[in-house]
Amino acid sequence: MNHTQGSKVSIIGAGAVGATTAYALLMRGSARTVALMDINQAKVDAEVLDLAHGSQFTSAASVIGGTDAAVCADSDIIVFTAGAKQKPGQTRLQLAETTVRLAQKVLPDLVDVAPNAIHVLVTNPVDIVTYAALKATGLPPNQVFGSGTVLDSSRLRYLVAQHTGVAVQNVHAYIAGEHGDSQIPLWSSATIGAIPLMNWTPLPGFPEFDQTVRDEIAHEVVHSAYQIIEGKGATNYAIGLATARIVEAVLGDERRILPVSTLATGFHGIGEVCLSLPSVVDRRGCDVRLDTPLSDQEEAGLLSSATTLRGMIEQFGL
Ligand SMILES: O=P(O)(O)OC[C@H]1O[C@](O)(COP(=O)(O)O)[C@@H](O)[C@@H]1O
Repeated sequence: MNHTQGSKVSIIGAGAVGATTAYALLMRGSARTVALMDINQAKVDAEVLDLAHGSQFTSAASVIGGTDAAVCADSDIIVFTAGAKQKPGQTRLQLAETTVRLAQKVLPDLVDVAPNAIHVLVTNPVDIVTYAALKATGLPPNQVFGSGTVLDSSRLRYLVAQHTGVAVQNVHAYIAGEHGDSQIPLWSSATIGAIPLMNWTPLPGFPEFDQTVRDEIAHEVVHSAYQIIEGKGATNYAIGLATARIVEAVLGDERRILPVSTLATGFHGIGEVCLSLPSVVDRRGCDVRLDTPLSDQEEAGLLSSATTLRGMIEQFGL
C-alpha cells in the first residue's frame, strides 16, 4: 500500500509557511488529504481554493479548510505553523510569548479531535514552542517534536555543496542545538560521500575548505533567515519543503535520520529542554536520538545552546 493512501495532514496556520507547506505536500504527493486551519476564514478559504484549483496537476489528494479544529479530525499528522503577528513596538521576546500562549490555547482542542496524531511544531521559537506543546498536550514525547534544525542543516549542506562543487545530496552534515543563534554545526562528523569533511581535498578549480570557510558558512547559515526576511518579509519555500520531508518520514515509517527538536531530559545535567540532534523519525514520531560523536568544542557549544534554551523556558514560566 502506498503510504499516502488514507493519510491526512493538517496544517495549523494558513500564513506563508502553512500555505507553502500545504503546496509542498500536494506537489510531492505526500498525503491524501491536506487540511488547513486558520482563525481568518477568508484567508483559509482563499488558500484552500487556490490549492484545490491546482489538483489537476498533482497526484490525487483533497484540500479542505476551516476555522474550527473539527477540520483536523482524525489527522495522522498535525503541523503547527501558526504564530502571533508582530505588533508595532513589540519585542521579539514579547512576540514569542504571545506565540507560545497561542499554541497552548489551540493544541488541546486538536488533541481532542485527533488523539493519535503526531505533532510537528514549526512556529518559532520552535524549540520553546515544542516544549510548550509537550506540556499543553500531555502527549508522550515521541508524539510531539519540532522541525528544529532540519532547515538549518539543509542550508549548511547547500553552502558546503556550493563551496566544494559536489551535489548537495552527497553532503551529510548536521546543525544541532537551538534553531536560532546558538546553533552548532557538527563539522567533526560531516562527510561528503564517505569522506570526512575535515579531510576534504578540494576538487580541481575549487578553493581550500578550511576553518575560515567553515566559519563563514556557519555564520551564513545562522544569518541567512534574517537576509531573506529583509528582502521578502518571511521565509517559506525551504521550510515548506523541509516540513514536507519530515511528514513523509513519519507517514512512510522511514526511520529517516533528521535533526528534529525533541525533549532531552537532564541533558548534561541541564534539565528539560527541546533541542535538535540527529534523530530517527518514523511512524511513532521520534524517540531515538543518535549518539553522534562530538568534538570538545561541539559538545561545549551544544551545552551552551541547551543552557540558552533552558533559560528561555524558565523565562516563559513553562
Ligand atoms: O553521498 P551518498 O552516500 O551517495 O548518499 C546520498 C544520499 O544521502 C542523502 O542525501 C541523505 O543524506 P543524510 O543521511 O545525510 O541525510 C539522500 O538524499 C541521498 O540519496
